[in-house]
Amino acid sequence: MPRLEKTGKGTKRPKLDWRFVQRFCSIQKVLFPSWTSQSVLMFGTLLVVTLTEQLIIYQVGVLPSHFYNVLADKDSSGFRSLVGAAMVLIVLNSTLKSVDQYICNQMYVNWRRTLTESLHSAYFQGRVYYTLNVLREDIDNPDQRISQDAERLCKQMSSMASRLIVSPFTLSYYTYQCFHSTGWIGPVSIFGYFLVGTVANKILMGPIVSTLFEQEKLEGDFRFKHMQIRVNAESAAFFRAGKVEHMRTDRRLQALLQTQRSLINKELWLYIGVNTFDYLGGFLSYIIIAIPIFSGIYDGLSPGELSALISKNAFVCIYLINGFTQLIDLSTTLSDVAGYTHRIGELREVMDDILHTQCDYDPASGQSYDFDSDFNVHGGPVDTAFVVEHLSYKSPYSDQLLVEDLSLKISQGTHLLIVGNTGTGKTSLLRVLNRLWEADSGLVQMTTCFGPRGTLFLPQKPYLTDGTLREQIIYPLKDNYPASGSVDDDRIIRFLELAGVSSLLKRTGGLDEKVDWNWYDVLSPGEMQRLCFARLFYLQPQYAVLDEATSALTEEAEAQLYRTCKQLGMTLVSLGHRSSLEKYHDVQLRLCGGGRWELTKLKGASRSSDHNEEDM
Ligand SMILES: Nc1ncnc2c1ncn2[C@@H]1O[C@H](COP(=O)(O)OP(=O)(O)OP(=O)(O)O)[C@@H](O)[C@H]1O
Repeated sequence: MPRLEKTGKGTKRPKLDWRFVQRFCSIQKVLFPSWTSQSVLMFGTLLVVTLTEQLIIYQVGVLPSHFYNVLADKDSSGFRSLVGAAMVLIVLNSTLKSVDQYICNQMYVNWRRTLTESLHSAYFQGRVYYTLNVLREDIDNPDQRISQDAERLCKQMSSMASRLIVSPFTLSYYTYQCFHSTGWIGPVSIFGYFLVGTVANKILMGPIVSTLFEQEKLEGDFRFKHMQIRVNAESAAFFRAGKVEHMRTDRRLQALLQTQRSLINKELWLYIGVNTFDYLGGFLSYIIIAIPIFSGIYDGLSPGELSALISKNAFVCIYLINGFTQLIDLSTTLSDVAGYTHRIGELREVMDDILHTQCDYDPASGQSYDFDSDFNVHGGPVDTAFVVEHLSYKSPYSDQLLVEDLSLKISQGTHLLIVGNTGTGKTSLLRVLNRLWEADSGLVQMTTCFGPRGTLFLPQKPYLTDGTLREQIIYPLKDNYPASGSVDDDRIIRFLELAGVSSLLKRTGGLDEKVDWNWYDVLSPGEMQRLCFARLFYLQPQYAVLDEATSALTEEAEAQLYRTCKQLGMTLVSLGHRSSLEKYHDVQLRLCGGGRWELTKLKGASRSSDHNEEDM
C-alpha cells in the first residue's frame, strides 16, 4: 500500500497571497457556474438595486439644502411639496436598503447551498469520506470545514457584496468629479493614499489570516471533543470520567480561547490602521487644496473665491475618499474571508487529490469502476465472490507486511473462517477485499456485485443510521427492496423475529414511526448486533462477510443466527476469536503475524502447508 504523505507539516501558513487568489477564484467558479445561474441573476439584481440606492441617497443628501431655501423664503407650498418629495425618497430609500439586505441574505443561502452541495458531492464520492477521516492526517476537521467554515465564508462574502459591487461605479463617478474640480492632483493624491493604506492593511491582515485558520481548527477540535463525550457518555460515566473529561475539554477550550485572544490582539492593529486611515482621509482634501495654495497657484483669488473653491473641492474629495475608506473598512471582513477560503480551498484540493490518486480500477482488467455501484462485477467464475492472488498488504504508515503472498478463492457454498491474534490483520484483509485499503502487491478481484444480490459486509462496529426501524433494516438501500408494500412489512417483521429483536417494533411503535432517540444510546451491543443480522436477512446477499458480528451474543444466539444465514442460502466469511464459530465453516484462514498465514480445512479436513493456494 502506498504510504500516504503527511503534507500538513510541509504546507505553508495560509496568507493573503497568490494561493489565496487561486483558491478564491476556484470557489467563485463553484458559486457562479454559468452566466445564467441563479447567483449571477441575484448579483445583477443586487447591482441594479444598489445603484438605484446610490441615486436616492444622493437625492436625500441634498434635501437639507432645499429645506434651508424654502424655510428662508417662508415658501409654504414649496415646503409642502418638499415634505412630500422627502417622504417618497425616504420610503424608497428604506425599501431599497431592505431589498438590498434581503437579496444579500438570499445570496448567502444560495451560495451556502451551492458550496456545501459541491463539497458533499466530492466528500461522498467513492470512499473519499473514509480516506479523509481515517487515513489522511494532513487535514483537520473536514466536518467543521463543510458545516461551519463554508457557512461563514458565504455569510462574510454576502455581507461584503453590496458594498463591493457598487464601488467601481461610485469610485469612477467621483474620480471624474474630483478631476473636474481639482485637476489631476486630487485623484492622484487620493489614489496614492489608498495605495499606501492598502499596503499597510495587507501587512496587518497577514497574521490575522493564519490565526483565523488556526482558530477554526481549534474550534473544530473543541466541538469534536464534545461530540466524543456525547457519543460515549455511558462508557465515560462507567469510568466516573467526569473530572478527567472536564479537564481535557477545558484544555481544548483554553487552547481555543488563547488563539482567539491572539486573533483579537492582531485585529487591534488592523482596527487602528483602518480607523487612522478613515480619519486621515477627512483631512486629505485640505492637504490636496493646500498644495496649490502654498505653491502660489491661487494667489490671484480673493479670500471669498478661495473659500468657495476649498468648500467645493472638499465636497468631491470627501466623497471619493469615502468610497475608498469603505473599501478599506472591509479589510477585517476580507481577512476572515481569506481564512475561510484557505480552509475550504485546502479541503477541496485534498479531496481532489484523493479522487485522483485512489486506484478505483480493477487491477485485472485495468478498467475503472464506481465504488458506490452495486454492480462492480468483473469477469470471473460465477460461483466465486473473491479471487485473491499473491496478495500482500500492510497498514497505513507501517512498513511491516501484515500478510504476504496470500492466494485464495472465496466460492459459493464454502464458508470461510478467518482467525488470528489481535492486530494480525484480519479486519485489514476485509478492508483490502472491500477496496478501502490498497494492496501492497498482488491481485484482489471481486467477482460478484456489492450489495443485496452479491456480497455484503457487516463491520465490527455495528453501524446504525438515523431514522425509523424500517430504515435501519433496509440500510444501505434507500427504498424498500423489492418494493412490495405489505409483503415487505411481513418479511421485515419475520426477520426481526428470527434475529430476536421483534421487541423493537413495540418500542418504536411501528416500522415507520420516527424515533427521537439515538439508536446507539438505547440499544445494547447485543441488540445492535441482532438488528444488523435482521438487516442481513432482509437483504439476503449471496455472500455475507461478518467481522466479529456475534461477539456480544451467547453461543445459542450465535447458532440460531448462523443457521438462519445458511437457510437463506448465504455463503459466510466470518472473522472471530471464538472456537464455537468453527462448526459453521468449512475452511479456516489463520493469520499468524509477520506476514505469515495458513489455510486449513475444517471438519476433519487435512491441514495444508503454509503459503499454499487452496481453491475453496
Ligand atoms: N487506520 C489505520 N491507520 C493505521 N494503522 C491501522 C489502521 N487501522 C488498523 N491499523 C493497524 O493495522 C493492524 C491490523 O489491524 P486489524 O484491524 O486488521 O487487526 P485485527 O487482526 O482485525 O485485530 P482484532 O482481532 O483486534 O480485530 C493493527 O496493528 C492496527 O493498529
